[in-house]
Amino acid sequence: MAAETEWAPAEGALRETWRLARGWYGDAPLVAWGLTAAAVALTLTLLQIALSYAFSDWQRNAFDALDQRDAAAFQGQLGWFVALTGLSMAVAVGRLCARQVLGFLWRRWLVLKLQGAMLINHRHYRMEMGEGGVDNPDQRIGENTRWATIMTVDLALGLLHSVALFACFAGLLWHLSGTLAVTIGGTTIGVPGSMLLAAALYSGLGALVVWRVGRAMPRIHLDRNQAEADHRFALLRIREHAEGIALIRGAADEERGLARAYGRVEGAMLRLLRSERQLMWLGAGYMAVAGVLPLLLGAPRFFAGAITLGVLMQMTQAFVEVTRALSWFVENWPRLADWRGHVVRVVELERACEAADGAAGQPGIAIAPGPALRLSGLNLGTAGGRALVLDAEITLRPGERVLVTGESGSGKSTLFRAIAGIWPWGQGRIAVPDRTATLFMPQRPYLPLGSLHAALAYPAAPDTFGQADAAAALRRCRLGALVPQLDQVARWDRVLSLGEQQRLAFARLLLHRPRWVFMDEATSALDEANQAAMFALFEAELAGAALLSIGHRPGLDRYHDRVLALRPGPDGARLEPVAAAASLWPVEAFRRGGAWDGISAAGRNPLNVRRRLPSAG
Ligand SMILES: Nc1ncnc2c1ncn2[C@@H]1O[C@H](COP(=O)(O)OP(=O)(O)OP(=O)(O)O)[C@@H](O)[C@H]1O
Repeated sequence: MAAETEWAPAEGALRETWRLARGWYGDAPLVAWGLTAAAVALTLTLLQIALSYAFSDWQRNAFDALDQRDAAAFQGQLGWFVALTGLSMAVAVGRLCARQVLGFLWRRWLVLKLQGAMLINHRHYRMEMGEGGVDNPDQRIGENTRWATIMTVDLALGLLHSVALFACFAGLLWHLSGTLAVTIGGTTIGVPGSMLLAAALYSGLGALVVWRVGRAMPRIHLDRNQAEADHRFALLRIREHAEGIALIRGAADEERGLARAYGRVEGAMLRLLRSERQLMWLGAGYMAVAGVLPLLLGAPRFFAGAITLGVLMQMTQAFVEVTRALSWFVENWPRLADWRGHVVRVVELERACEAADGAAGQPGIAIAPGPALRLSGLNLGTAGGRALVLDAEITLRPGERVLVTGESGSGKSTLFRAIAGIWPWGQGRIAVPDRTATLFMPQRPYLPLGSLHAALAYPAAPDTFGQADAAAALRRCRLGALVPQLDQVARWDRVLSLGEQQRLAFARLLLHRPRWVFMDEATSALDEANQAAMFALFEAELAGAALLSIGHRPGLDRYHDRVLALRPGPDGARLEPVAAAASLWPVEAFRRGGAWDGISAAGRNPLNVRRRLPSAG
């Protein structure tokens, strides 16, 4: 459980809120400033002030009419009341409308901006992989933005309304207070505006007490937010890994994990509820006393005949309004605490997105366009600083096929990620060929939600490729049975076996026809015959495409011109050219040696395995 800390300086929260708002005011100044002006105008209109005054006068006249038992005058006041109420309702709805549109459009801008900021430069991936990422970005964008924007608008306009209310009633209360004669040590002095002074003192005292009692609330709201997001994430993980959990019979453990996650939500909620109850005691007593205090303070003047009942009631109403205006902080403290939690989480995400690009000025991996793939002096490490790959050098020319092997954990996939430009932790240079003619194939292909046709065309739009081409590509990759389902929408990542998904990725390759292909164990789930059929594509439709593949499966070398191996060392793995037999698993080397199935080394150059072995097809 996080330690309870006090409310950070308001100035910090305001600066963070301004950080969220300023981009919008810069990006869409007409809409943003226009709406703000409309909302402020409706909050502070002269009409609003005039209405409040009119209500105040109405109250005075109505009570005076009652006091004088003047039924006709009282009925006249009722007519006024209906008119004033109608006008007041129209102003309230107009103000709500401006506030809603302001919050709605600001939130839309913020959500779209954060989504873009998270996806640009592969930041979403780096934030997941590296250190310094933030928890649950989905909740921050999906939920925290809602409250960070709408509550900011509500609170800011509420504050403005309080300022207007104060401006409206402070003068009236000052005027109605008269001068209070106070005798101290035999000397009598006149205190003007005593009721206004009493309202200010009362409100100040209330704010101080509320702050003392509720100062842990912002921290609790932050904890609650995080605990709720973690609980939801735990539920989501169970959905995503339903099969793995079911197969290993992990339901009981998952249930305990969920109970623990919800326990943290409950813990934060209980602390919050306790604080809210304490504040409710205070709040209820505070407003009750605010309604009676002016009567008690004004009663001596009323009994002395210095003021009428109407004046006393008007003074009471003015006192309540001034107190309410000055009590904005007291009334809104729980919401302020909640609001700050949402703002902090959104700003944290914004900062993490920026930080994901890496510290400026740090030597990193320089990626530049080139006619071929060329790695020069490439060192790779983890985000935490552990060295993985040292001084890697590879040149992959057009049409060439190179296999990179190496023992598990030696850094092969990290090399693949660095070439793809998504792994920033390292130094050195990478010259990459035209990215638009390049396709990367990870072990588990990404299949988006949608139709099979859309999964095939991804990342291009589904209509980029015709139905006939998509069907032909499926058939070529031994997935003809799926052709009738091309338009079917399903969770294809769950419906298809991993081997089928890998063949789907090859069908995708056939549609996109890249000139540069990078694979990371992209055939690991295929049987020999299917693997051979997939690599045969590079002898037919994809002839001329360069291929850099990663894998340590026996027999892969026969589809490549050269084999490189990552050999682990104390400072990281080094990339070295190897003879074909040395790149294979012992059993395969044994087989290739001729002792097993009679396949003997046919070529002279031990590094050129593709020429030496017959291509599978
Ligand atoms: N985000 C990360 N944070 C910390 N360590 C990481 C991260 N990603 C990878 N590693 C570590 O880097 C090392 C190399 O990982 P990599 O996935 O590149 O290995 P590999 O050679 O592809 O292994 P395999 O053949 O088993 O797939 C591993 O020890 C792994 O634990």
